[in-house]
Amino acid sequence: MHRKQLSFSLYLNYFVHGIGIIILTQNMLALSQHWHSPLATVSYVISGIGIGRFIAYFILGNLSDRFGRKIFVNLGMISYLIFFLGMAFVTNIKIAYFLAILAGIANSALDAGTYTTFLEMGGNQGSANVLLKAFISSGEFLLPLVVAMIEAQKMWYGWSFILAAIILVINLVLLNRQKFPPRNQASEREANIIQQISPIKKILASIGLSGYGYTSMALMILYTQWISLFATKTFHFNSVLAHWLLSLYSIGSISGVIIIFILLKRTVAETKILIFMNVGSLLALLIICYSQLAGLSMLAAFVFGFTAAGGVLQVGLNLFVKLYPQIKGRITGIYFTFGSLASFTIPLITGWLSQQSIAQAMRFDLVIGLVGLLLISITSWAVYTPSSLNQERKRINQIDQHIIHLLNQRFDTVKTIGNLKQQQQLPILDQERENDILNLVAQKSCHPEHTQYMQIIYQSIMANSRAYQHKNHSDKENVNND
Ligand SMILES: O=C(O)C(=O)C[C@]1(C(=O)O)C=C[C@@H](O)C=C1
Repeated sequence: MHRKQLSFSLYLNYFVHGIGIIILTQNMLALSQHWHSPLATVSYVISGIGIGRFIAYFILGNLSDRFGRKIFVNLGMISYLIFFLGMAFVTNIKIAYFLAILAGIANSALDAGTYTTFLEMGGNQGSANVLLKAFISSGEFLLPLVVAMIEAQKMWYGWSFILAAIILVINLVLLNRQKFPPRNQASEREANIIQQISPIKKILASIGLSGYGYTSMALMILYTQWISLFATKTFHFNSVLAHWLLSLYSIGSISGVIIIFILLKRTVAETKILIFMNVGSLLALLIICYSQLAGLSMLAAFVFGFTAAGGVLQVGLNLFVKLYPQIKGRITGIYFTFGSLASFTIPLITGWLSQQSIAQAMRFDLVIGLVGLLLISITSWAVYTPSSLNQERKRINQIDQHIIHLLNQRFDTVKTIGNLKQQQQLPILDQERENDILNLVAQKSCHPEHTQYMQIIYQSIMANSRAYQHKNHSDKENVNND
């Protein structure tokens, strides 16, 4: 298995998925003309995507546990391919609706095959799942530009669909050259940690996380749907500012993904990230809902994107799957079923609330945020296990992976320096440089009590660098003598 190549193909699919999410809304006018139907009909067709996702998640998640992930990633790609090609040409509304349902199924199949694969790749791949969100966002970001360009050139609207299809065909070839990791294996260490959680607490955490599948999705959908109207109608902000409240949310979202990715790589606990982010999003939302100061609202929009749309949904899923490592597909299916439930209930609930006032619809997001925080707090309490030997050793293993990787890079560099020194006829030992490095260690060390031990480690590293350089020199001389 080539991890990097497989990861690349899996990520690329989510770039296309990002396009898939908004391609119908972006082409609503062109489609309504092409279909000789009102916009409402196009909107009705779009709702098919939600139906497809809702029906398929649970079934496909379960099946991917049985039949392996690769089939479902392929199923997702091929379904999306049919959707893109079909939608570019279709004129019949019924077929269009069927294609939209197929897009929903494609989404579910991709999720069932991909999130699970990343968790099965070994290492700390939960962070990779968060990065998927960045690829979705980049697809969503790029497509409107492509559509605008196509419109400006007065070209056929279908080209944006064809473009997505071409990427998929290329990626189908690339992906099928890769082997997938074995599925549903749980390391002994992980299994030990899960065993420490009592059955009742496990059930509580499962309820909490299923609910969080709903609230984390609902929080984002409601904001993106209502923010612009709310800003203009309730606070009489101008339309440019209202537009900025959405753009800053997207920029915040991408920044959040990067930070959460780094935090997970550094093995910060999922529960800590979730609590912190949920408190942050609730505070930001409070400001957005009640402050009329434009600058403050803009800052809050960024913070809200960062904390609510920076990949917390994926972090919640990672935590859920950790509780049930033997049925990763089923858990992914359950979690996203709740998410898809949010995507068609929130427009209904807020539509109804907006009859009273748009402010009411927007402020309902505060209720969702509060419930989400409550669910995550209960979950964190339920899955909390006091630190144990096993757990701490797992952490050391992860830290060591980084150190080993960095030491490999350091020794490679030491070799290059050794060669340069030989060419320039310089001695291997450079005491001044070594003293500088030891001073740097003292300067950078965050805990003074660690410093003396770290300096001893560095003395040993540099002694071994010299030994390595000596060996390389004598190897070269031997080759020359032969
Ligand atoms: O910087 C150099 O000159 C090196 O060869 C590298 C290095 C090191 O490991 O950092 C190794 C030996 C020298 O005495 C000083 C430093």
